[in-house]
Amino acid sequence: MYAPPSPESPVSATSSPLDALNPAQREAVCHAGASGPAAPLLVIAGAGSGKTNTLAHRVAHLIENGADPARILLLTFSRRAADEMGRRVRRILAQACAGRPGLAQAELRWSGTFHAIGARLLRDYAGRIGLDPGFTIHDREDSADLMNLVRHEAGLSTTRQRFPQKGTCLAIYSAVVNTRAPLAEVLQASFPWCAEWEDELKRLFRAYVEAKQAQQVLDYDDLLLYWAQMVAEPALGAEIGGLFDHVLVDEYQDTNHLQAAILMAMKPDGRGLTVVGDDAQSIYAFRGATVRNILDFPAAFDPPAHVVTLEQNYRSTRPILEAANAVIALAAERFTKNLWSERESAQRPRIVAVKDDADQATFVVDGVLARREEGLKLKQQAVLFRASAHSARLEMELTRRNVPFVKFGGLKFLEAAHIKDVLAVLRWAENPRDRVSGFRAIQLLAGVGPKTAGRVLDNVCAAPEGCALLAEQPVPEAARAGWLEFAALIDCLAGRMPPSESAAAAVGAARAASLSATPPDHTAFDPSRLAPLLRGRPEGGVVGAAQAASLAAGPQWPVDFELACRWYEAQMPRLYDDFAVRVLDIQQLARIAATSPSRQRFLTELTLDPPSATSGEAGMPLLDEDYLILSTMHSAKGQEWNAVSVLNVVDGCIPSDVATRNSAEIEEERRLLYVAMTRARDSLDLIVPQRFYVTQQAGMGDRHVYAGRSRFIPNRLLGHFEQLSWPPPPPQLQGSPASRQAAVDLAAKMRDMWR
Ligand SMILES: Nc1ncnc2c1ncn2[C@@H]1O[C@H](COP(=O)(O)OP(=O)(O)OP(=O)(O)O)[C@@H](O)[C@H]1O
Repeated sequence: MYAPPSPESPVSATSSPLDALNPAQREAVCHAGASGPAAPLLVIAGAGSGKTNTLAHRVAHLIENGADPARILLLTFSRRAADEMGRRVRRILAQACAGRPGLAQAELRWSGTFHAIGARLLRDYAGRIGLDPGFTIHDREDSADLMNLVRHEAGLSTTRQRFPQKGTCLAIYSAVVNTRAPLAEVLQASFPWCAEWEDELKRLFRAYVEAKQAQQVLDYDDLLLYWAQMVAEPALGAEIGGLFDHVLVDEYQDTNHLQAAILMAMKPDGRGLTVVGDDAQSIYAFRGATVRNILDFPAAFDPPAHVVTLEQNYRSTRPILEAANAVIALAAERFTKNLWSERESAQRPRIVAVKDDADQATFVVDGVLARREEGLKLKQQAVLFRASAHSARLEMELTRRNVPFVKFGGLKFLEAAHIKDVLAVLRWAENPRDRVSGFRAIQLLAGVGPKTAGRVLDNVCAAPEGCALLAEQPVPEAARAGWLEFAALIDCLAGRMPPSESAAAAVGAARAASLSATPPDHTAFDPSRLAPLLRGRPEGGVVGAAQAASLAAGPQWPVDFELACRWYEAQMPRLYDDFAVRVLDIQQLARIAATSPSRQRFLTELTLDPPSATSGEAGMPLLDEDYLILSTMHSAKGQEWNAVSVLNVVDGCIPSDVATRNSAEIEEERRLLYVAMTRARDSLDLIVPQRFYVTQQAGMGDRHVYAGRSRFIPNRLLGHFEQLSWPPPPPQLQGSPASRQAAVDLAAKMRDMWR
């Protein structure tokens, strides 16, 4: 089997890292200015053409040639991509700068997603732009909850005709912010059924913005919006732009108007700016990304940006690449690229017709196991699908046959109710004005409902800062003991009360009865444990002895996290029947927490880039184990595997029946299929079930339709594929090659009748 020289593979000490690059890659890496930072550079990189590799080499090359790593800003699509880039840069530097160990250790201090970097800059500059540096960040669900609260307060939830739901309101708001288009235009283009509500929506959005400001919370969109507005002030723009000599952006095709505006404001003449992307892989227009950013980049500068195009694909075999090229060639508009591969293979990608979902699952698992028998690890294989629900049947089959798997892009860890509960407690302690978090946290207590929660929050917000006197809040008598315990916890986490005092208060208040109802061992929260916990845990905890010594001044991260967990675990048996399983997730969260330096960093990073993997019933395999990858097409972006199977390549799934309203949406679906196909190195199966179960029905419901192959693979492209049916038809029905030919001829005759 062909093994492409990997940038991760060891390289000889005498060679230069540049030797491993092709001429176009080298041109992109070495692009430089005569003096000072180089003129703007656009790298148009086809799928598998080494975009990530080239960007990593460029960063390393800049550092090797004197750029200060602390003055390089690297913006990636995910934190995983940023980490990967950092590793590659260090490897390349280690080779290039063998005699200069300082350089080889270079740390990129400013590397991450737009949202993460935005959050950091906003905290740094908070004082200058009238923002509280302790702001909390709402994820999409929190934002929808707040939108709902505001919608309710504005009397819009009781309108005679049905006003748009909270999720729709948030989607409209987000589209307006990210596309910078007027509300009327966004409604007309994407939400025509809501157009009649324009005035009410405007009122709602104003109230939503005011609520966020009063509560000192920012949502995802605000991180970009505030950043864009901050750098739009010429003095601040120049100052913040001046922090960086080089700004490099990966996956530029998936950036939106705001992101482009941020870059232009920080680097108006484009000097030091490098953007890399592939218009054919633009798949986030539904979140406001615009492929125009990449198409219009060169002309945004005078003289125009230098453009380098990478056309050699190192990933896929020639037949796979040719099939993918044929699919994208039918796209309406794109930069022309002539992607080619040197990797010969006799094996064309396959289109596999199966009867239904069940056969699809069996076929895929058979194939996965057969390839594993041949020596291909599970990790080198992936199954991709358009929507997370499409893999349900496959997950059952994998579980039944004991094949470990990890799923990306499904239900996010953070969306699980119990994880949101713990985070709400921490967030509320961090920012008492954050109503959404407070509302959720307070109602975790037995006997406390929305009314009490609302009253407490009103009092907390009205009280001068630091004088909320939580313990004295009016709660129902039956809930008082639990409330005092909770208030002590929050005060302690918020650093409002020395730990010993809060522990004592809690101990004094807690009734033994309320604790005896909960299971023994670690799930019971005994507030008297606050104090010992602060001195260090007897066994197995995240608190070390050295840490324990410095705890006299108050709980430190992640000890306060552990306090919150212990309190929460004691509530869990009452809140969830399946609490035993959910406790495992809390422990997983604790492991993530232990890697963060502070509560604020933990909350910020987790909100901005949550772990996206959830495991199926097979259980989360240990990381050093072998496991199959299941992923939505969106989450497969930037990845590659030796063998890829794509599920449900039928109309209704790809293109998805929820994304066929206009040609722009359909084009995006086409690019999505292209992204999925170009993830494969050696083997690619596109599976076409003839009977396809319709979405939006309960569990394993039986409603189905007879589906057709995806419109993105019309008959004229079939020559690029091998076609097979599975299971193979019985021998008597197969016919000889000659008789199959006759059938084709007959079909042609039928068509000719109408010529
Ligand atoms: N000059 C090169 N020589 C050999 N292999 C290379 C070279 N450049 C990149 N590769 C290999 O090509 C593959 C694709 O590289 P990379 O992941 O950087 O591509 P990409 O452009 O980011 O892909 P995509 O946009 O499709 O996600 C990787 O396996 C990489 O090791």
